[in-house]
Amino acid sequence: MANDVLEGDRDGVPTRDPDTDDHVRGTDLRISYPDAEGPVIDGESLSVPRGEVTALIGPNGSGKSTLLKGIARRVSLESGAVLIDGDDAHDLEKKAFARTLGHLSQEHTSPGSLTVEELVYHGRYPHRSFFESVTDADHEAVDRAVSLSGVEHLRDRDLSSLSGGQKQLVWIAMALAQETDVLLLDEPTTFLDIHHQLEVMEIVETLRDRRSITILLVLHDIEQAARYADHLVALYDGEIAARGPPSEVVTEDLLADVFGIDARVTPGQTGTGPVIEPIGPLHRDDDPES
Ligand SMILES: Nc1ncnc2c1ncn2[C@@H]1O[C@H](COP(=O)(O)OP(=O)(O)OP(=O)(O)O)[C@@H](O)[C@H]1O
Repeated sequence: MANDVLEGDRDGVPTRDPDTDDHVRGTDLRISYPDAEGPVIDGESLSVPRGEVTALIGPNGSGKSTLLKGIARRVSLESGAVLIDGDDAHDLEKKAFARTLGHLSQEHTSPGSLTVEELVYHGRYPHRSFFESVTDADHEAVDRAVSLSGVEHLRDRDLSSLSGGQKQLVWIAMALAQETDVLLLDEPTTFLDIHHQLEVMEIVETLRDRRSITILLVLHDIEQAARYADHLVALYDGEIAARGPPSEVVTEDLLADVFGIDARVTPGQTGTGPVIEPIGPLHRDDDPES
């Protein structure tokens, strides 16, 4: 099924589907936290097509960040495997993995007081050994990342002097400087005003048009996700509730079942996402009728 982003690899055997060009594949992923009751992700499998944008959507607490962290090796897998180009990601040496996959999480911690340029150069660490000095390739990668993220004018500014929106663009520049084949972005537009949201999504759109990097990102804005992503994956309570092209995933049934809202969904014009218009009272978790 060419449109399916996810496939039911229920036996957990990491295999490659020759009919699709999956870049990243998670098979039978089970992820738990020591102090959480039961697994947060319980045996889910997903495939992320090469050079395309896949967006994870779902309510708060449904497991989106956890799934991203599992793929990015930020949390350990209780079972299952993450394959990148068919190879087990957990077999890759740390720097080799960091040259392959970048992960911009929601929690950014910068190493001390830095200028914007210094932070973006940190993205180059997987490409250098400890004693190696900065190369022309590093300078060029940083220039490209800074230019694509539109933060050239901020290069010499101290990171701590920037607004939240400016900082987010700088973090994205750092992730781009890493020059990975796969980029995971966790809620890159959250807390940003509409202008900065669109700036971030324009970067995603530019990368999507180039088809040179595989992107898996978490977005809360469903209309935005449907507009900018090639594929959507909807998570609900740690399970995949729907997957596929945006026009098939964003339905009135999905909004009711997964997000607890009654809404009218109107298909958008070409190049725009659907329009979601709430039309009734919210379903409450404790409402037996919902
Ligand atoms: N470090 C942790 N320790 C224990 N439980 C955790 C931890 N991180 C997340 N959880 C729990 O795992 C579940 C999924 O959380 P996660 O952050 O993955 O969801 P999410 O869909 O990304 O949520 P949001 O949209 O609110 O960011 C939640 O019930 C959360 O409380």
